[in-house]
Amino acid sequence: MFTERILKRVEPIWASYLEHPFVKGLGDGSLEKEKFQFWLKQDYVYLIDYAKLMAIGSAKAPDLRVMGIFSKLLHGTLFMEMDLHRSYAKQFGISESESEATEAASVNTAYTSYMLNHAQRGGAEHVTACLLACAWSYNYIGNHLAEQDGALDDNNPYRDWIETYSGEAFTELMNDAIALMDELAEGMPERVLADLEEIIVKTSYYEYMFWEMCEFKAHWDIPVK
Ligand SMILES: Cc1ncc(CN)c(N)n1
Repeated sequence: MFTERILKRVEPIWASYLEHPFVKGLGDGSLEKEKFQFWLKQDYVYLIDYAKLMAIGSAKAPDLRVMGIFSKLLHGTLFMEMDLHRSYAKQFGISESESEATEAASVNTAYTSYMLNHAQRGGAEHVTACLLACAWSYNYIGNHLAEQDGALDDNNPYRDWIETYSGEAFTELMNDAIALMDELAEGMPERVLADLEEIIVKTSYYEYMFWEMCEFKAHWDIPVK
C-alpha cells in the first residue's frame, strides 16, 4: 500500500510534533491561553482554504463515488471540525466574524498556498496527497495525547481538542482520506508516486512550522522602520 510507504517516511517528522512545546501544552493543559487563541484564529482561516482543496478534489474526481468522498471530507471540515473551533472561540471570547476575518500569518499563507497550488496543477491524487498529512497527523497527535495521564481530565481546557482529533468522527474522515490515497495511487507510475510522496513530506514539514508559528505567535514579523 502506498500509505504504508508514506507512514514510514513521515513518522519521524510527526514524532517531532509530540516533543513540540505547543503540543505538549495541549496534552498537559499548560498551554498559554493567548497561544491557543492564536492557533484558533489562524487555524480557522487555514481550514477555510483546506476545505477549498476538497472542492477542487470534487471537481477533479474521476467519478461520482470519489466526488462523494471529497464532498464528505469537505462537509466534515466545515461542520464537524470547525464546530470545535467555533465552540472554543465562544469560550475564549472570539466572535465568528473575528475568526473568519483573521489575516493568515506568513507560515499559514505559505502552507495553504502550497497545497492549493499543487491541487490546482495536479489531479485528484495530488489533491488527496495535499490534504493527507493534515488529517492524519492531527489524528496521530490526538491519539498520543489521549493516552497521556491526565490529558482527558475535566480540568484540562484542551480536553475537547484531544477528544475531537482522537475521536470516532475525525478518525472516520482520516480513514476515508487514507483509503482514497491508496485507491488513487494504485497503478500510478513511480514518477507520480514520488511527486505525491514529496507533497506529503513537505506538508508534514509545514505542519511542524504551523506549531512553531503558534508557539511564537509569529505573524508577518519583519522589523520595517
Ligand atoms: C494546520 C492544521 N493541520 C491539520 C489540521 C487538522 N485538520 C488542522 N486543523 N490544522
